[in-house]
Amino acid sequence: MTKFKDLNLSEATLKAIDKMGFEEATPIQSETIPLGLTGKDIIGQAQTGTGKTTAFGIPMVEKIDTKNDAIQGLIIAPTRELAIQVSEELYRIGSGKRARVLAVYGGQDIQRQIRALKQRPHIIVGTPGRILDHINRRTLKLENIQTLVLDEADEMLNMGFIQDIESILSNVPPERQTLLFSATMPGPIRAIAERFMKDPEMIKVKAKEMTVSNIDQYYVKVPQREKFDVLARLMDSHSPELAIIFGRTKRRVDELANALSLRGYQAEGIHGDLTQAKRLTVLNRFKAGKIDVLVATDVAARGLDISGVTHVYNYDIPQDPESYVHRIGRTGRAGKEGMAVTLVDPREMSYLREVERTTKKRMNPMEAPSWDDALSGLQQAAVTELEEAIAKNEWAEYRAFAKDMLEQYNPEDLVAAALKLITKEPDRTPVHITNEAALPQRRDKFRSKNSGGSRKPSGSGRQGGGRSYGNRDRKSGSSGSGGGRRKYSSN
Ligand SMILES: Nc1ncnc2c1ncn2[C@@H]1O[C@H](COP(=O)(O)OP(=O)(O)OP(=O)(O)O)[C@@H](O)[C@H]1O
Ligand SMILES: [Mg+2]
Repeated sequence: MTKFKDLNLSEATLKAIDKMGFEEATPIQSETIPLGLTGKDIIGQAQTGTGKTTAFGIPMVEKIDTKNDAIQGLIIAPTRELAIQVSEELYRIGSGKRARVLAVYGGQDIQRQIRALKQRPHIIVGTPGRILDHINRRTLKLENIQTLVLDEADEMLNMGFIQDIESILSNVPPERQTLLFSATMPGPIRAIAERFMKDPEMIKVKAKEMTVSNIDQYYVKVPQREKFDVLARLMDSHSPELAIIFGRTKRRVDELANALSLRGYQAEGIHGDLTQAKRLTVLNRFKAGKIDVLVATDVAARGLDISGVTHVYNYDIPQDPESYVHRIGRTGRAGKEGMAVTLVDPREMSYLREVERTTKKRMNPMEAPSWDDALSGLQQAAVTELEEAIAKNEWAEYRAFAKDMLEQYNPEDLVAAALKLITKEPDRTPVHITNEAALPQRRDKFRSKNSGGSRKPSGSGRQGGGRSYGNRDRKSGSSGSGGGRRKYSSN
């Protein structure tokens, strides 16, 4: 294991890393940082939650000259939430050197961003649409960029984004260093990536499987009309601390969030049709534990780092294996344990097998829990709650009542009644979830070996990516981001 202090970093950066609480570098960090410091272009691939942000963040920050007021580093990320998160991490890494970092993303007041851009940031983290918007307004000058990062590079070079990325790249000096990172890098996308780079080095952290081993992966075979009850019973029997449920479409997400609330779960939905303010509020409420279930489209699948997410449920199997990898990677981060459960319609089993082929990891079949299983999960949760309350030792004022009651009743009856009161018993309130058509049968023989999905990346395309249900940054730019590129984006 490499210590950060053995990586030849400046005192200022070492101090910042120390403040972040990191001691040892993760494998992607110990491989990327020394090479990144030499100025080489890098394609970095490592599993979800293994610290890729710091891996590209340190070389970028180390190269910033804080005496120079020009923007020297640019990081592009596919979603607004991710841009904010990455900017916060860069701010922390750069705090020792006092590097100024600014996030620019759609849905936020552009005048406010223009004023912030005048404060001479050194590093910009943004979404493609809004970056382009600023370039076109000449409020963002990129001629002094030395380091450029595409976080979630495969997603950004996928059709639907490639033109925006190309336009941004044409405004950045060709001598720059380019760093591309993702947990997934399908071969054809990597080929596109290399067009934008100079003799890039591929750093792929060796791992047998594409997903991290500390996520237990299961699937439940269940027909669509039974999915919701099965989901509810799964959650009841697992008692997740924080759970993310992924749905295929925006309508699905709205319906699931409503249905879960009806049944008494603290759940809210997030997708691209919500205002930016609402998206951030929901996410912050989830991070703070004010809601414990986040229902999301793929807009929340990539890069988001929320501690305490113990469970990920795929209400529907994702269409691409890559999407699966990123979704379940919202749990099991930074060495923590996690559980991922995918509900799969029997007609869509071929997609599950394709996911397994890509990740090189088999999912374990799981039986749908019964109502009894759900009840015992909830009872266990009540016992835990009671135990935690005992440990808290804040019940002195209740003691006199306890004593009285113990004189009147048998202790077992007493505790059982109290537990029944605390237990949130399985709720069967009827709910409505619209049926959605099953995915088309896979036609494996027509597909290229590495693409891992039905999309065909190409440098030319306005013709729509044939996937992707979440909204990325479509609303952010008034220019340079024409609508209608994504087949399902109106869902
Ligand atoms: N060296 C380290 N030691 C301990 N924790 C770390 C270290 N580096 C990063 N982390 C923490 O690990 C978590 C995951 O990091 P990060 O979000 O960069 O992962 P990632 O590889 O980019 O994942 P994804 O593919 O999902 O984007 C973060 O909470 C981060 O603070
Ligand atoms: Mg990341």
